[in-house]
Amino acid sequence: MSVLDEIIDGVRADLAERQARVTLDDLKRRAARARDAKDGVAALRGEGVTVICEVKRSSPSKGALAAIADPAGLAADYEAGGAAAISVLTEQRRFGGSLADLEAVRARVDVPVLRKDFIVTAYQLWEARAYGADLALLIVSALDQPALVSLIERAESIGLTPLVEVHDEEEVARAVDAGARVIGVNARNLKTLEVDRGTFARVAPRIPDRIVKVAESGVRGPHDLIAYAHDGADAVLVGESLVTGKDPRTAVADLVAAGAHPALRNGRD
Ligand SMILES: O=C(O)c1ccccc1NCC(=O)[C@H](O)[C@H](O)COP(=O)(O)O
Repeated sequence: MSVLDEIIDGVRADLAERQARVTLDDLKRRAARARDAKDGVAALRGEGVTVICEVKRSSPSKGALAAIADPAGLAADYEAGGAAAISVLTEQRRFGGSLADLEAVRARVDVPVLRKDFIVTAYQLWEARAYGADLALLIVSALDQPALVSLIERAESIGLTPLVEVHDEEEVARAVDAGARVIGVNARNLKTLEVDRGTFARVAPRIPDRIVKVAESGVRGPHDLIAYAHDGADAVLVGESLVTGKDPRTAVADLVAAGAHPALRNGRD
């Protein structure tokens, strides 16, 4: 069984437990009370390359990364550094996250918030909206095509911007056919967990210009952002290097400054 399959088995078990406690109607009522969702596309298509900063306690590839007792405080530091959006990993077993983290971050920051999880049902999209997310991750390799199409449509219909994650050219075609407006190319292979920063350069040329292109994983500092920018990234998603560094606010500010450099803005304005 692949790592992704193992993660999703755990996600389904936890989901069944939540569904037994909270009805879909309850979630919908809570979502109706949530602040209106912000436009994820507009936030990520800034001038230059925008930066999505992740709240990430642990991962299958690295184990424990950072305790993060105050996820909202970390998110506030990210925002102060210039983050365009905050990614909150809500998967519990392998990433140490929760919907409570999402809710706390939403309450503290103004920038859009992404629910980063392994979403396989519409119920999880309603959870994302109910706990204040503006964007939600959909991983192409975790979904068959009818499910991908249906979840993108459902996300859009309830105000969420889906960030549709791909790993190769075939998955780009599926994401485009399904109507994605934001596509993330993840450099982390979900079978081997190895990071290959060359994945974005290989895969991104297949993504039409109208679609926002996010380079996910493996950004250690401004040099990696600049390399992704030269390969056509509109945004980067950064986790590990921020949560393991000493000063996340300055680290984000350095990334944002690199992404705003006039040399990278040519052709984007
Ligand atoms: O991070 C992992 O080990 C991982 C394993 C299996 C599925 C997903 C995984 N990570 C989620 C992500 O995509 C990253 O958290 C995100 O792109 C940030 O990457 P990084 O900056 O390399 O932490």
